[in-house]
Amino acid sequence: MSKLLRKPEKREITQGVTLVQEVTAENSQLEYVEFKLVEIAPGAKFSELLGKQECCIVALTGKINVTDHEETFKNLGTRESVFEKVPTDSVYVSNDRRFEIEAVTQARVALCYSPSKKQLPTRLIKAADIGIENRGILNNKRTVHNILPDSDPSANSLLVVEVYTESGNWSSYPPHKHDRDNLPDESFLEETYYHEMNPQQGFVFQRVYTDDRSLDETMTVESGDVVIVPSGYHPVGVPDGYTSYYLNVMAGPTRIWKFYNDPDHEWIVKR
Ligand SMILES: O=C[C@H](O)[C@@H](O)[C@H](O)CC(=O)O
Repeated sequence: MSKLLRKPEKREITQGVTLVQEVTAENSQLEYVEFKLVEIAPGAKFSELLGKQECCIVALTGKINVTDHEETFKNLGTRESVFEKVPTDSVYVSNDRRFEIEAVTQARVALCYSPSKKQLPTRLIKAADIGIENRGILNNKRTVHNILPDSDPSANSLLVVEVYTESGNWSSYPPHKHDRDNLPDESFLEETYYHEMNPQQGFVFQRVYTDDRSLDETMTVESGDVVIVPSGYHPVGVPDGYTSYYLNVMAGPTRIWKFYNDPDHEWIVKR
């Protein structure tokens, strides 16, 4: 199995808190992006003290309370399934801060991390304020919820978006990459994809490949999987009948999302 593909591994870390996915600098080749997916039972709590990292806490499903021990945000979350396709609430917490998440209902929470040295204010990112973007034409249409885009100055290095791709469509397509620190033409951003499918038994194909094909992995990705994108183009194809969801975490030396399309497939956008 590709080293870029992480299957879910459920492990109870404290009472009522199950760690499902954990991508760290220690267990991956990433240097900027880290990611956790936790499932929290009603009344259970997950707390963490951040070092020189910032974190975007995304209430994927269910209701949660979040505090940084100065401010408390209650009943965050807008959906029981990501496939309700409505934006959800998130909380940005900066470096050297502590936070605690308490599940009000059974909750699935994404924790998105990246480097941060200059402590910024904790911020509630309300579902109602999330920008929704319809991208693509023909069979590469997708809908993007911009949770923490580079246009939002709330974070130091972190970028977070969620993407819906319908039956028979492609996203992150035409294939693009952002693996060179070469602004204004391209930014260097590592990336993770947390995937879910509807119906749940579905799968998508995701390819991660470089121009010289020194990296060229094509993966069958299922619900709950994480794909790690250290470099290269990273398109996703969705089979007929299924809807794809993924949450992207991106970070690098400069907090700008400037991608570069594979020249072989640039013609796709010119139809
Ligand atoms: O680089 C960003 C990620 O690949 C996705 O967020 C992608 O941009 C989504 C899309 O445009 O299809």
